Amino acid sequence: MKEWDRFVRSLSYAIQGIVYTVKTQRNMQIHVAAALIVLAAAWWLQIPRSDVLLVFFSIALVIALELVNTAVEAAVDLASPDWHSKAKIAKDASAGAVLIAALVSVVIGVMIFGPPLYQKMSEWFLS
Ligand SMILES: Nc1ncnc2c1ncn2[C@@H]1O[C@H](COP(=O)(O)OP(=O)(O)OP(=O)(O)O)[C@@H](O)[C@H]1O
Repeated sequence: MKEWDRFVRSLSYAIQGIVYTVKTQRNMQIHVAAALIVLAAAWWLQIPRSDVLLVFFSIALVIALELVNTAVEAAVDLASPDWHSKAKIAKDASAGAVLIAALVSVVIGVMIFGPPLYQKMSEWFLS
């Protein structure tokens, strides 16, 4: 039972971290909004299951890295409230990780959604 309590407690801490990040980080709010729009589009365009998996993975990667970025920012602010070149490297590299994941997700999104979206648009304009 103790093990179970410990598991539930750590799950609750993890959820607190996610809730904090969604509430306070504008970029996270943008990622979550984009993820909801993309998932709705996947349903609307009837994207194949294997492609939806790739979309899920991209969303998870960006959101997970945004959480890590928030953790790095908080830890750096705690350790180095004053300007320091190492603090800058830590924050910039962490933000860079999110940027790379977001850019790759956009490329994946264009490759997956581009053709069916183009087809839908063509149907609309030709009908
Ligand atoms: N203590 C510091 N020492 C050196 N450079 C810093 C420090 N704090 C912030 N910076 C620089 O300022 C940039 C922005 O930092 P900031 O903490 O405002 O992050 P942010 O990306 O604006 O996130 P948020 O607005 O969510 O806090 C960092 O990427 C870094 O280049």
